Amino acid sequence: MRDKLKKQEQKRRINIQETAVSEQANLLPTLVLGAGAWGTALAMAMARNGHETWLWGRDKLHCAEMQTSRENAKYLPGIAFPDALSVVDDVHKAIQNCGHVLISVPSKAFVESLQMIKPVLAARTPVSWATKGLAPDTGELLYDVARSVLGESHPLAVISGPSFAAEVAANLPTAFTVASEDGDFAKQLAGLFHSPTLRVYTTYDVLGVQIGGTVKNVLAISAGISDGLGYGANARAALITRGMAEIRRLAAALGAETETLFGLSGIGDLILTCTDDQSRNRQLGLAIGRGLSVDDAVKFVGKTVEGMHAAREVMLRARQADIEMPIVEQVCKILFEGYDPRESVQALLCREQKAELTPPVN
Ligand SMILES: NC(=O)C1=CN([C@@H]2O[C@H](COP(=O)(O)OP(=O)(O)OC[C@H]3O[C@@H](n4cnc5c(N)ncnc54)[C@H](OP(=O)(O)O)[C@@H]3O)[C@@H](O)[C@H]2O)C=CC1
Ligand SMILES: O=C(CO)COP(=O)(O)O
Repeated sequence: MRDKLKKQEQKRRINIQETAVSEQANLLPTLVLGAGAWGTALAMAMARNGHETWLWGRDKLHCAEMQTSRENAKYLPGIAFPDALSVVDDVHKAIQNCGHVLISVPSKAFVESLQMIKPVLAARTPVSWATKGLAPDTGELLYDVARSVLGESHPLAVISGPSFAAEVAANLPTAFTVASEDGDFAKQLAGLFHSPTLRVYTTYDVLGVQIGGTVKNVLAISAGISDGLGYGANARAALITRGMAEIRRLAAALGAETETLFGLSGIGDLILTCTDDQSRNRQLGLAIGRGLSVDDAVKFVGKTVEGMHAAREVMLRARQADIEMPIVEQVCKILFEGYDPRESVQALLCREQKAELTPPVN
């Protein structure tokens, strides 16, 4: 009985602390690290809701230009910053004084960003990120990377879902997901964005949300390649559907909730990125399918293409989990082993005949 009461008291204290963190997140400004397309669009969305938001970019000249023009002409030209958005130059001071840090840099710069904030970040300040990908080389999930760099005391959250930066910045209707093991923080963070044009859902399944957001970028490259080759709508639909089966297999092997994959951060983002030409991953695939070499296609797109980085790491995780991901495997062969895209499609089509569903065994 005493133990039970002690546990209840501990739980009550944790809840009080969490409420204090969450209130802090609401009252104090959010610092967004990464003044690219997505960091800026998310900063604008919070600031439009009246939440004081600080935006920091690594390029001093770019920041000075944004301060003067009150827009991010490099990534989101022609969309004026809301009043509650300021561009900051002293990142260390901003880290110390903010109520929440949101990281929005490419996955290759994720660890670097955590290492930058760690020495200055106040205890228990929540950290979220909108980066989609895995840690380079190791294939670790960014959540695990963040935990190992920052330790246990900071509430963490992942932002993901079908959301092109330009459309969010233009205030077009959008829905995405915030995932955190800390339910209070997930709610608070969702509340910073939620508006009549932006619906933000919460979940605890950080694993499923990260897997969906990572693998869909590799699959968008495959859909782009197929469309670039002129293979048509049937082939695209097949790639999306069988790609979804690959996401499900990896997610199940790593312990994610299947339900998550049918949500915004799973099928939602997969459809968006595989079908719309705003996707930089799809653009890369289109360029390759139309005949450019991988190097020339990368130069042609000239922007962040996360699937290019994630493909190898996803394959590594698939091998470790002993599961098949044939589409991801062919994308890797095209990107890194010089395979002809037509041969890769043939290799996919010539795989042994399979059942989509087998009857349950009684
Ligand atoms: N754009 C979108 O619609 C969406 C993007 N995402 C994800 O968000 C992440 C960021 O993408 P996005 O904003 O589009 O990319 P962009 O290419 O538009 O911007 C990347 C930003 O990160 C900065 N950056 C790059 N390397 C570093 C570094 N080492 N340290 C600090 N900053 C760095 C860049 O600075 P500089 O300008 O100086 O190069 C730039 O400001 C990606 O993981 C992407 O998948 C998720 C959902 C939607
Ligand atoms: O993740 C995105 C939309 O949800 C952006 O996709 P791209 O990185 O392919 O442009």
